[in-house]
Amino acid sequence: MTPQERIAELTHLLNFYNNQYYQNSVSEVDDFTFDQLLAELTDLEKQYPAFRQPDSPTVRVGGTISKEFATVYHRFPMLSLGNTYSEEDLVEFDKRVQKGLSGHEYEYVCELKFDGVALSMTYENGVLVQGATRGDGVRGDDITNNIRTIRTVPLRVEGQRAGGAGRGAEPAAGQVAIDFGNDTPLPSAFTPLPPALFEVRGEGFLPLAEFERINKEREDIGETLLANPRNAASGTFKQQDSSAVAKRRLDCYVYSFLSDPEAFQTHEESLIAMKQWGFNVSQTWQKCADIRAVMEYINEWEMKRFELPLATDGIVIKVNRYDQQRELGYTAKSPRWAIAFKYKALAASTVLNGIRYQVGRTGAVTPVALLTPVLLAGTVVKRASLHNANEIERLGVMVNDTVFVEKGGEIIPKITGVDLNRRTDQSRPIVYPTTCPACGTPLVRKEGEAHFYCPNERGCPPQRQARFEHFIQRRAMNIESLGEGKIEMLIDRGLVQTPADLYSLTGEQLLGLEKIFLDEETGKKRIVSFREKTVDNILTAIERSKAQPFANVLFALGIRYVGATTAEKLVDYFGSMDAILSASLEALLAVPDTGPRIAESVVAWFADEENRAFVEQLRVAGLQFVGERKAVEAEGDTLAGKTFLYTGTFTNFTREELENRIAANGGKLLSGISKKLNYLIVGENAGPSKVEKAKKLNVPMIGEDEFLAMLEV
Ligand SMILES: NC(=O)c1ccc[n+]([C@@H]2O[C@H](COP(=O)([O-])OP(=O)(O)OC[C@H]3O[C@@H](n4cnc5c(N)ncnc54)[C@H](O)[C@@H]3O)[C@@H](O)[C@H]2O)c1
Ligand SMILES: [Zn+2]
Repeated sequence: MTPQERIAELTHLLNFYNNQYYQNSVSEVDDFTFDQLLAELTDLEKQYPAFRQPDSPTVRVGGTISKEFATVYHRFPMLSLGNTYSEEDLVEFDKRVQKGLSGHEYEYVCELKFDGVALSMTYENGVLVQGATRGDGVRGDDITNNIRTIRTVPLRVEGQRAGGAGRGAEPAAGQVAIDFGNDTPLPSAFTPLPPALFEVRGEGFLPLAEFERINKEREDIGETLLANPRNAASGTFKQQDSSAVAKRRLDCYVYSFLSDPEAFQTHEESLIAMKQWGFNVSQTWQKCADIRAVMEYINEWEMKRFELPLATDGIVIKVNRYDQQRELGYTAKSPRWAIAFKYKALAASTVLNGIRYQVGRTGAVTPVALLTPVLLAGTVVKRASLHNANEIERLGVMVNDTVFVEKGGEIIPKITGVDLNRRTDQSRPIVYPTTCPACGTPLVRKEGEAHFYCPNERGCPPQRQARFEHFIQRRAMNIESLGEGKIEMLIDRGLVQTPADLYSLTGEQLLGLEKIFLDEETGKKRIVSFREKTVDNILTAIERSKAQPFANVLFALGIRYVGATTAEKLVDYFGSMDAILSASLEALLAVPDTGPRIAESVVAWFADEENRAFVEQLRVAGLQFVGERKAVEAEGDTLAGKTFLYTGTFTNFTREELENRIAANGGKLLSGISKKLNYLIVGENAGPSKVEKAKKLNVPMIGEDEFLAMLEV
């Protein structure tokens, strides 16, 4: 291949990776590979400048803007950072800085490089007025509403002097407050009040604990897992519905302050002031007198960074003084006064001793690699995830192979490759089971899915147990006192077949039950026994669970793809179990955010006779089968004597709000189309059969605007 061809090829490839990464939040290759290819292209372009393509990724910020959001122009361009993986390059960088500043003294500030999404927040008179993505560096997406959901981003900033933690300084939910003691006192030279117009930049991220929580939930309802926290954060910020964004508790560390004129003389001052004004500034930064101190910082954080509540992939080194930053200036793509040092992903090599196949609640079989214990990033690793059969094939890994394990942005390490030089004749191919490791039923693979499934939903022991665990969890029926081996015992003794049987348990049945569990790993024994107090607690919790809201009940049923949020939406829309269990595919598709996958799964679930019997048993037990409706306050009587029905979705209100407006204004809601119906309110994605029937019966059809106009009379 000629250099010209290689340049064209790399340009094309890297632009594709950039597009996947920034637009679709997908990493086609790992960052190290991407950075190596980019470095290769940069070198080639330097040697053959004439062959550089007009759309070269070496001179442009990787992202773009999207159609779904309004476009905003950045007051100050949002650039990328030069990066390197080598200490020699850092020394080179330092030499360039030294030369650029003609031998004057300078200092650096080092920060962790947070692995998330760059955000810009603009404040006017202390109020957050705009939040945006980096986009192509000049223009970004206006995601103000999504950024407003981040609890640590202050919506209003007031000048504060001492100790001003403000609400921004509190750690986010699930986040460990690690304070590395960087509360340098505020230099007295500058004003304690923020300027009338300023911009703060930071990294929006999904805390690791939150990432794990979401993935656990997704696994529970059979959703594919989020690949890593950075791509998950990126995907979340791109969502249109900010209430969905709010459910994923994103966080943001800020690292840059911009105003005209400048409010500070150094970067250090800005970090201290932002913290005092209530912004979430990670207290991991440090001022470094020279490049040697920078190297120490790098070494110090190589391991310690894994104690942080978020994924980091390196450190950022910045020249501290603003006037010196100005002097050094910018390239088209990045500042010359800063550089990112990236840690190579931490890897270790060890032997793969075997595979354990785990069966999840939805029957998905996942292979887990059993490893000879090895130390990685300060923890002993004995297991690694292998995801699915495709992944095993892709890696070409065999049992007894020496494999590389890496710890990236997730907590469970993964196998990234095989050390073929160390393969011996002991290596045996991995034979993926064709029958369920737990119950022996032949496994099936649905088209287009990576997982094999055990279809024996009711008889397969781990599936059955997981079904109970799903049912008793806090977000479902909240009978968690039944956890930790108790359910297992009840199933073993034949006391319960399905979770509905919990409601007929008696104290006599439970009292005195006992079982000894052996922990395979530690060899420790644990005795689980039902004493009087335990039995009391359990029976009370079961009784109390009957008051759990209907949305919890619907979620507890364990319908594939129906997570807690989807359950809430279905309940808001349909209001009752009876409405949902008889809902057609078409009706389900009209529910906001409900696609064919969810709708089909719901229909299929309720079509199953055993499931119906299960639901009826729960009904008899007295569980909540009707959604709570907020009491409606009367608004007027403009609709008095008129009857309504609606179909589809609306822009001005949810279906529940529409129903409330009808009731609040004296109207009456009918349950079907008949001659008695005065108006059919037609929204988007209206059910064609309803529209058809209304036409036949000559029922007037109105849009939501006409409906709103009726209220105004
Ligand atoms: N795997 C892939 O397919 C793929 C594709 C495209 C890009 N990438 C990765 O993304 C990188 C390019 O992204 P980039 O242009 O955003 O550059 P970058 O991520 O290397 O550096 C710039 C960004 O760092 C972030 N940052 C984190 N902590 C910071 C701090 N303390 N101070 C300042 N900034 C901080 C900011 O968001 C800033 O925009 C590539 O080098 C590659 O590693 C990967
Ligand atoms: Zn099975």
